Amino acid sequence: MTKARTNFSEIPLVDVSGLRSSDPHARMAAVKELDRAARDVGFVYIAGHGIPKETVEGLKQAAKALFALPMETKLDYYIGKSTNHRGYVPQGEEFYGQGGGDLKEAFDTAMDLPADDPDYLAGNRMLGPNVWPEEVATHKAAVDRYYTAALELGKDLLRGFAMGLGLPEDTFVQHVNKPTSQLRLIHYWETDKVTTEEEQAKQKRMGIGAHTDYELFTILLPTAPGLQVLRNDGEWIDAPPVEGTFVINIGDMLENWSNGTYVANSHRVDRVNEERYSFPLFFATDYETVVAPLPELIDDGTETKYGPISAGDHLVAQTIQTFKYLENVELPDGSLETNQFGRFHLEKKAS
Ligand SMILES: O=C(O)CCC(=O)C(=O)O
Ligand SMILES: [Fe+2]
Repeated sequence: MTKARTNFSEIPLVDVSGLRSSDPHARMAAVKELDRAARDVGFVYIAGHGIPKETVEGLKQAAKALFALPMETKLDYYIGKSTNHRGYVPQGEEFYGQGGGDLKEAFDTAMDLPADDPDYLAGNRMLGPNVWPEEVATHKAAVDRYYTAALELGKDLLRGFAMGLGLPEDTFVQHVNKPTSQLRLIHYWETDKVTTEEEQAKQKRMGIGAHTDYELFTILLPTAPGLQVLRNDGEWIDAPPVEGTFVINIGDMLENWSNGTYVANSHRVDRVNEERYSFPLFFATDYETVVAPLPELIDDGTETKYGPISAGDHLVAQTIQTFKYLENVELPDGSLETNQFGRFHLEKKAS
């Protein structure tokens, strides 16, 4: 299988409305374009996604109101108080391979399971109820509505990726029943307004350091420029917001499942010169799904570079290695270190 990726100069844009069409030709046309972008770039803007503007605006407004709360209030919802990774992530909590931590604050939500969910009761680190800040009246409704819509969009995309890889359309989506998909609300400060005593050190830091995402793919909604994507030759390409679109990027699990046909591209957010919010929905499988390269995607006589991975344990392992509040928690058996996919993986193979 050819895995060569082009040295793209910009991120492609695909209208995915055809994925919901009853006309097989329209569907296949959208699949082909999506597949091409996933193979060549690992990043793609999607238009025609079907998520109403009000749903998007509702989420932005709720996030703005949330991050505008006093720090003391936000810390009432500190993620370290949750047993299933929900709540407020202050600046300095999360590290992507850089000294002082990312220049951002975030609020982590995911599928809002009931308090008697058996996985939650059994102590699963990723499954269970959300934390809802009471101070923002619209928060729960806005997050619920966006999460539900994005999850449906994600399933359409996942069927499309399966078809693009020449597989039955439900190959992947059958593993998405109680997924560990998180929706993060992120707030990046305008760098000039960073006025703590560590200011000097902070000026050298990133909004979010270079990484790949841990799940199948991410549906990202950004409000301002800052996102950059790594090209094969080591150049960083800007991926500014395009009105009415989402940015989709392939994650570790789809790289693995597709035997590297799709690549989890490394990305980062530089320091930003205007206030920025972004909302990644990390589209994942069920916790217990074991992901390994599909035999159909391994050429005869070649060996795969990827091993089987528990999708849920991978997410937990990566989270433990990047969140301060989890630093004394033991890693699941067989955990990978951070940055083992995408370009990081290609570089390892080459060396
Ligand atoms: O804020 C962004 O645009 C990207 C965020 C991101 O890469 C992440 O949270 O994984
Ligand atoms: Fe990311």
